[in-house]
Amino acid sequence: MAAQTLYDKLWEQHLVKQRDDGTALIYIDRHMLHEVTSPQAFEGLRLAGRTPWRLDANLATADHNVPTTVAERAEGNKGIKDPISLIQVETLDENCREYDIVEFGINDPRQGIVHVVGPEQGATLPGMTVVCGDSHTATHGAFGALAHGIGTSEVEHVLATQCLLTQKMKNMQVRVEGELGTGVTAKDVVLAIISRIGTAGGTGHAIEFAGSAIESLSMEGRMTVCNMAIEAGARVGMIAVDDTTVDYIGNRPYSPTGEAWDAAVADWRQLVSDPDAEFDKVVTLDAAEIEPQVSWGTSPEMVTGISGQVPDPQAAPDETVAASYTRALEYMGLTPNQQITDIKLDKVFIGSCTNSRIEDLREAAAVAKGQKVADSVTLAMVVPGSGLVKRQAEEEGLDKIFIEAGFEWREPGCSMCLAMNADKLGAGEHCASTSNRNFEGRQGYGGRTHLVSPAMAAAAAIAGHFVDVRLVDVRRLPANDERHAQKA
Ligand SMILES: CC(C)[C@H](C(=O)O)[C@@H](O)C(=O)O
Ligand code: SF4
Repeated sequence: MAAQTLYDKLWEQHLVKQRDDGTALIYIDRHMLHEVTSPQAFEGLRLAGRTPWRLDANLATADHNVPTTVAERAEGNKGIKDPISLIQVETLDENCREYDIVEFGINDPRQGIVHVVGPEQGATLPGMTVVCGDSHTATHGAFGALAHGIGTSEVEHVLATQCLLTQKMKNMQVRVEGELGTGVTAKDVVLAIISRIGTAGGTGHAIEFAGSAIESLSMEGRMTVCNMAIEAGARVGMIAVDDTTVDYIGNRPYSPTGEAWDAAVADWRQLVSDPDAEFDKVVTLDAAEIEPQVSWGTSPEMVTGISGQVPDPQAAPDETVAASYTRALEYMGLTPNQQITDIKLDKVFIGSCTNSRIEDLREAAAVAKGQKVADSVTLAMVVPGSGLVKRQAEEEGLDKIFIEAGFEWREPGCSMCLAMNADKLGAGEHCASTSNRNFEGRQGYGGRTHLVSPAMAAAAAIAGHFVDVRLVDVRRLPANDERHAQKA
């Protein structure tokens, strides 16, 4: 048999029917749902007189519209002040009740951002096809799963048939080889990848991230990398299964047990690209060259290293790029050639499905410990990705470290990642954000987002401007090889 990539294997294992025109039907193992993209799908199902075809494949949670202050959350759904947000969350509750779908509602201790919740529950497993009406579903590919976002009409289709009409993508491999420096994290790796290949670099491809630097990442780090495949233009990001994957999955509520576990692990071990598999596109990065990254513009490819500068449109390679730089600098209120370390912050947001897992919070807390948020920063907030992440962080005392340093410690949700709930950026405000998108208005009308790692965000909160986290106090930062040990 011809050598296969990981994507080829996952595709083949789920293919129900391939048509001559290129379209294909694939079977879906896991369907995650949230309140934004599911209401019309359920409505369509109802109008067509259908019911969900395989109930236990579905798992729902409310995340985008939930408020994150303790006071608002104490009121349950009533704490949601925006009427449209409230309708969405209530509609999800009603649909899940009516159809008997498992939902982690607003104050369920397991509630959280859908892409944090799935893996945490063991609902995302290697070898699965995982879909959700959300573009960051690629996150789940970190487990050697085939995972991507779908539209609302496809949500309806998956509910009704457990299948998806789709087309096979091309294969792309992004290799990151060598060792990452202390203070350089998975977030810096993925931002560096996007800055190199651009936001269209992965268009039409399923990206497999590989190489020794990727293998050295924890599952949290791998999820951060796969999460932003979509910002690199690819709907799918994935990483081969190894011991790190298997160790993470053991003993989670939805993971198999006993003999089924042993059989599953044996199967999962096959979920790697064959050594001689061919990719349509291969890109290689040197890990040692990656420094902490900061986005300066209004697209996730407008990124540079912390020792760099805001670009000068006059030095752009062509007029189109020059025009996009000019427009971005105007919106961001930055000047050509300005040092990245001279950019001052008004707010700091540590959270989102990119960086709100326990390891992210540990990295931020390591920097914040014993320090104080700068007076010029009006709001620095830490928003755990799920109730379970929050609980674990509290057990480790991370909440106290943040609160003593002047950060707000919030309840789980998408929060200031996007302006769909009460947490918003004001016009003109600069925010160091651990999220994944920096489009105009993403965090609030006129808001200025700078994408960074959790450690860089914490360091910026304390300094009031961007600083090279490697110079803050290197002793505070966990070395890459210590991260696994810490997890245990
Ligand atoms: C609201 C949802 C459909 C959207 C997405 O698909 O990604 C959101 O999660 C985002 O990050 O922009
Ligand atoms: S945290 Fe942000 S990127 Fe992730 S699902 Fe929520 S809104 Fe989308």
